[in-house]
Amino acid sequence: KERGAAVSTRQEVDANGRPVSKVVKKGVKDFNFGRTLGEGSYSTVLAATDRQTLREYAIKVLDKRHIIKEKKVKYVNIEKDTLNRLTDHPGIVRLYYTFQDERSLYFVLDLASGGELLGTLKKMGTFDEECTRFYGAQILDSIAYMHSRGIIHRDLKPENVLLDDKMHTKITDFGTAKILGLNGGQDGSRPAGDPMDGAETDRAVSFVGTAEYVSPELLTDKNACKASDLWAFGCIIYQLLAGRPPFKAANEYLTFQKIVALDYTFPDGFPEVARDLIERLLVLDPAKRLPIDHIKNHQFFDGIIWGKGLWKQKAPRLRSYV
Ligand SMILES: C[C@@H](Nc1nc2c(c3cc(-c4cn[nH]c4)ccc13)C(=O)N=C/C2=C\CC1CC1)C(C)(C)C
Repeated sequence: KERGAAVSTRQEVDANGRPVSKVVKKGVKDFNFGRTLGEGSYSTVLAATDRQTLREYAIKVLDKRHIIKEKKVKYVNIEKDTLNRLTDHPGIVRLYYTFQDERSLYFVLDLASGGELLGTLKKMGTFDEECTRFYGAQILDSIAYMHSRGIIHRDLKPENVLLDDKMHTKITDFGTAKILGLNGGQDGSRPAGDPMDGAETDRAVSFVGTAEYVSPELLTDKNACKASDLWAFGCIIYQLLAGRPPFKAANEYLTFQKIVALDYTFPDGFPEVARDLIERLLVLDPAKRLPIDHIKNHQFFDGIIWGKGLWKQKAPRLRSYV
């Protein structure tokens, strides 16, 4: 995708009459808005077509008054800063640029026309090992990229993993991400790859992710760290193969109790190799969770070509685990 694909240039002449092309940011009137793709807590994501280039985008629309009233300006800025740091990976939804009018803010983003992975999983019931291996590898590759850019997602779940037109994954929804090295977060003072990198030191953490995927450290001592994303990753791999998340109870409180007690079981027939990997990720102590490089080398991912090759290959035909 050429850089700045969604901005236009206008030919003008400068003071000396020399022709100059002026970069003009697009606005609402440059797009045909289509259907609603998803509703966030403070935003709506719509499909939109650039009227000049006919390219399709997803545009996230945020109501300014609502954001200010609900004191969510910080989250909007974190999402924008995060997306602006994560522009160079096929597995992350890309933000092209933003504009605003008197009422709203607009984020012009990649359209992931395959929708949410959760929707596909619900249709399939479960994924077989080959599909789980492929989608798990793409999600892990994207987590590795995020962490290398000092970003902790903190709310990874199948709803936030989108699928594009090639059925490849695109991670989204960074409003609750943590940017390391800013406002008291660890500024990489820990050795590279340290899973505890980003552990907030006794800061009042107001955010907790989605109950089923929240890590125990976030519940007990409010510490989110890079390894928290790997806990969520373990929950996602389990859910792809089992058709349900490992920790699910009648309400959030009971779900939290199961998490901190590591109270989960594998269904009969659950694949042994996947079970071994998940048991090394769903570990209460974040420092003892398998770090990303060891996960990549785990037998479950035997046969995966890590790196660019992973994103060039055809997605496997979706099959259920029976
Ligand atoms: C998880 C998210 N849902 C969604 N967020 C995005 C979509 C998206 C697309 C479909 C879809 C496409 N075809 N059929 C369904 C369904 C849900 C989507 C997209 O294409 N591009 C960027 C998105 C989000 C960008 C955001 C980081 C700023 C919530 C529910 C929060 C709105």
